[in-house]
Amino acid sequence: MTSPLVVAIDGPSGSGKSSTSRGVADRLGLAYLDTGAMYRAMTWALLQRGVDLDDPAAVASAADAVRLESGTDPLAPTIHADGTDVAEPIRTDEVTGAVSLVAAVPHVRELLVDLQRRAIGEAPGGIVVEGRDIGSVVVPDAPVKIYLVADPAARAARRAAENGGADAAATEAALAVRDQIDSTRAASPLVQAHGAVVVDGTHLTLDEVIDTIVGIVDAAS
Ligand SMILES: Nc1ncnc2c1ncn2[C@@H]1O[C@H](COP(=O)(O)OP(=O)(O)O)[C@@H](O)[C@H]1O
Ligand SMILES: Nc1ccn([C@H]2C[C@H](O)[C@@H](COP(=O)(O)OP(=O)(O)O)O2)c(=O)n1
Repeated sequence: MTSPLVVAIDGPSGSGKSSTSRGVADRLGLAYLDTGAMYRAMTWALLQRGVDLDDPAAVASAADAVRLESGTDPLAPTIHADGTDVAEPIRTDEVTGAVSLVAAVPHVRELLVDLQRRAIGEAPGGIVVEGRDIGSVVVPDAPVKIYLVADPAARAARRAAENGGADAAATEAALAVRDQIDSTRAASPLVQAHGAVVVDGTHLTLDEVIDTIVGIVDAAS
């Protein structure tokens, strides 16, 4: 591989993309970009501005003024919106419940895909990028594409544990709603990209998933 290595990791919510991507980037000495955090940060900024998120035209016009910055160190990734560190507020239920609406607006996706491609261009040593449309839209020619999945019950149990033991059944129902919106929207729905390798992490530990993906990257190099 001559051009900088890009590893695209897509998959549904809670499949392990963030933890796995950080681990793979750390092991391989690559940068790391969490595109879900960018959609969340955009959602946070629009909520701060009081924009009606049910109005796609209002979302599209307000989005132009939002300034997002992503730090790509896999051991200490950062996300700022309009100069504010939003790493914590983007994980609230309010943002989580609203982000799919914002991510469905084509102009928001244009803005963020442009920022994502710029971040990839600024990582000459290579980068792991995770999201929903990385292998299908953002970097369709990425030399390594992974579609990371896990059973809905496993994903919900992990998310519930992460949220201090939240109710697993309610978490699974909320994940199902978000999966449905993310995979059926018109603009860049979640799909298994052409050429992506499916990795099912349901019965694997995090380290085993990282090992599997590092093995796929090594085989492609
Ligand atoms: N293979 C795995 N086994 C057990 N827990 C995992 C595994 N992969 C991820 N997790 C845990 O599941 C939760 C969700 O993972 P995360 O990486 O945030 O998923 P995503 O980015 O796909 O939403 C985290 O608490 C993470 O530590
Ligand atoms: N490239 C991306 C990344 C995320 N999104 C959407 C899909 C999700 O509903 C939100 C938040 O993504 P995020 O990866 O943070 O979600 P989870 O941590 O998996 O719950 O953004 C997207 O549409 N395209």
